[in-house]
Amino acid sequence: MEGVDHLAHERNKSEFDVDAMKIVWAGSPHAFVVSDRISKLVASDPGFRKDNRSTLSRKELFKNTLRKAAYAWKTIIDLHLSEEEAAKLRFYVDEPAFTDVHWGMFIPAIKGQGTEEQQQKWLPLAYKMQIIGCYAQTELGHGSNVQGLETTATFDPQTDEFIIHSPTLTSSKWWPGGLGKVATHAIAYALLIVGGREQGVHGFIVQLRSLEDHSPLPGMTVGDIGMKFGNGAYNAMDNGVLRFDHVRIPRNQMLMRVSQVTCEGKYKQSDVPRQLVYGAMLYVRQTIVADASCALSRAVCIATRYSAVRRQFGSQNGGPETQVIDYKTQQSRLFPLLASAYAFRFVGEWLKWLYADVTQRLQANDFSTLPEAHACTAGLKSLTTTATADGIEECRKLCGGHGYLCSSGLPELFAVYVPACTYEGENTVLLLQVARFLMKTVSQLGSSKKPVGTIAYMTRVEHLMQCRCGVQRGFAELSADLVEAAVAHCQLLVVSKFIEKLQQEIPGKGVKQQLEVLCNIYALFLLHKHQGDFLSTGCITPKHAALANDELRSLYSQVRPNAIALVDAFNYTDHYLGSILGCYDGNVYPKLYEAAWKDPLNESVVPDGYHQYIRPLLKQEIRTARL
Ligand SMILES: CCCCCCCC/C=C\CCCCCC(=O)SCCNC(=O)CCNC(=O)[C@H](O)C(C)(C)COP(=O)(O)OP(=O)(O)OC[C@H]1O[C@@H](n2cnc3c(N)ncnc32)[C@H](O)[C@@H]1OP(=O)(O)O
Ligand SMILES: Cc1cc2nc3c(=O)[nH]c(=O)nc-3n(C[C@H](O)[C@H](O)[C@H](O)COP(=O)(O)OP(=O)(O)OC[C@H]3O[C@@H](n4cnc5c(N)ncnc54)[C@H](O)[C@@H]3O)c2cc1C
Repeated sequence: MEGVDHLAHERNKSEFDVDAMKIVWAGSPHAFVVSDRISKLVASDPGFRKDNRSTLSRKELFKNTLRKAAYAWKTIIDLHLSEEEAAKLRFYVDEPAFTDVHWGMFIPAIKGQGTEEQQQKWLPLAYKMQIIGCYAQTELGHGSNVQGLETTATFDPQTDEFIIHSPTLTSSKWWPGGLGKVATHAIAYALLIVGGREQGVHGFIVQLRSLEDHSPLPGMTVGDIGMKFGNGAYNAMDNGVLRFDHVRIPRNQMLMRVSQVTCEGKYKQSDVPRQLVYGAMLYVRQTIVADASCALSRAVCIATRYSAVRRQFGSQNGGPETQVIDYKTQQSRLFPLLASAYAFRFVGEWLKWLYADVTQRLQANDFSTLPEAHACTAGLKSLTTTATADGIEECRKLCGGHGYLCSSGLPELFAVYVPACTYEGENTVLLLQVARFLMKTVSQLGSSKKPVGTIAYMTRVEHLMQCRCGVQRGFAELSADLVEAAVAHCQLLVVSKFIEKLQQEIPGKGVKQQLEVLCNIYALFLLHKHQGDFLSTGCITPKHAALANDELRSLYSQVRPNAIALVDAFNYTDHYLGSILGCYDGNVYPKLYEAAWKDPLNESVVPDGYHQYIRPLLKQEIRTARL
């Protein structure tokens, strides 16, 4: 029945203060208040409805996304929302759209690679959305290999301009979000050519469309690249294709914080690492780790609540069947994902601090922690997105057949999430960057440069020193193994940041104890999953492995009575979850049944096509082909 909490008996089992855990998950009391208020504002406004998305055509979906983006912007202005509240509103609207790239990439790129003057000119326009930006780096022929990009930016000293050109088909910009139909401007990455000399890839602000009638400017061929994976919400994003035909832009539209071109045509590399050109990617990768904890927690919330509702087998003397959450197999699949959601939340908090710290240091021209920041953002982005994509699929499977319904929310969550393993750095390519960082650390062992920070533990691997010779040859040959070492390094990071979180003051009855259980589940699940490596390297004995397994089972039993409360702590509205299986009151079956009849296919009892195709079949009116 409506209004009845079918999960009340589960919530009554909780052994900790859920409201206190909500604050831990949100990050602070202030963050909780903002998040709670904005999520309820979005959930209560019919202008942000999203339950009809799966019935829309791509053009209807896209137009509806534009409407929502405009409505969200009007809401932000009308309610005088702060930047923090506006970001939360965009998050809870939960629709991939051009605004994600405008706010998440275009603006950070100008802030990180633009001069003060360029920031003063372009940021006010972007903040007021008087221009809409995209991040046009990837091309048809190159995405991972940024230095392989073919778009050219040739300086013309006669006119003090750059000529932006797409010399080959493979140099066509391809994939940038927002580019296809909406963006008026791009940060376009191109191979800089000055005085006939190539100077590597740099960023340029290029206007793409008229601010009067939105028509593409002369020399621009631009459009959408077409439908993407599934018919999920990511098709609301106009990932685009763009070709430049000798487009001229003023010299002051090259982002010149990292390097400059003078009006005389002199190329000047300032004394900052050229990698600052990649700065926007560092920023986005750290936000993607926080996104992973959100996406995984959504899937785990749905699967946990449904696992407590679903009963299958196990009836004793006509009594109720067993809740599937009580099966040890269900627990061994679900609870490590619950622990991972919390683990990624805390490592994401730390990574946000690391990024802020390195940004502050860069402003003082201190580049000492940039390599570590790159390795951490690259590695954790790779690790958390792979685990989250796999985790969302596992949560679908944990929900049996109903997990495959769009009304479960899981197919769309999966379809929208999985490109995170590819965009902002393909996950294996990024792990190779971590491996390169680790091997560089090994090569420096024994020197005066001692490993510090997240690699301090490597002082204990002096014995690796003998493999210093032939590092380059070894690297390529052993890259698959080195990628595994990179994953292990990142897993150590996640576990150590969870442990550091537990060393902080954490208020609330039973809250720290619950987090300790989840931390131990995360760590022991990894040990169990990779016990072959731990055993073969002598790090543990078979007895240790057996003890870990026993302890895991015990830990699952400790989580079981608190599982519903632990996912309630995410404080997600039913609107944001978008899932009948994960609805707060657990009243699943009536909602599933009711939702079925809303499908357009049920608008008529006799389906379109019956009289044309089925009736002739049934009435043998179709001449059977001679066999
Ligand atoms: C439901 C959930 C929410 C859903 C939300 C939906 C909406 C989402 C909307 C938007 C999000 C999607 C946005 C996606 C945007 C994009 O994809 S933008 C394009 C991203 N592209 C990439 O990431 C390209 C990856 N490739 C690279 O980064 C580089 O090519 C490379 C690092 C792989 C290689 O760089 P290269 O210049 O060739 O140099 P190397 O020789 O490898 O390295 C040279 C040294 O530079 C160091 N380094 C490399 N990168 C960085 C960096 N970023 N920062 C600092 N340092 C860096 C590297 O370690 C080397 O140092 P050493 O010489 O000391 O070893
Ligand atoms: C949904 C989505 C949104 C996107 N949005 C944007 C955007 O807004 N702006 C933008 O500029 N780009 C965007 N991209 C593009 C994205 O950044 C690239 O697709 C991504 O960087 C991967 O590059 P690639 O496609 O060239 O993959 P590739 O590098 O071609 O990967 C193919 C395979 O090659 C392997 N590989 C590549 N190099 C190596 C190597 N050195 N060693 C070993 N293996 C290797 C990879 O591991 C992978 O298995 C988006 C992509 C998607 C899917």
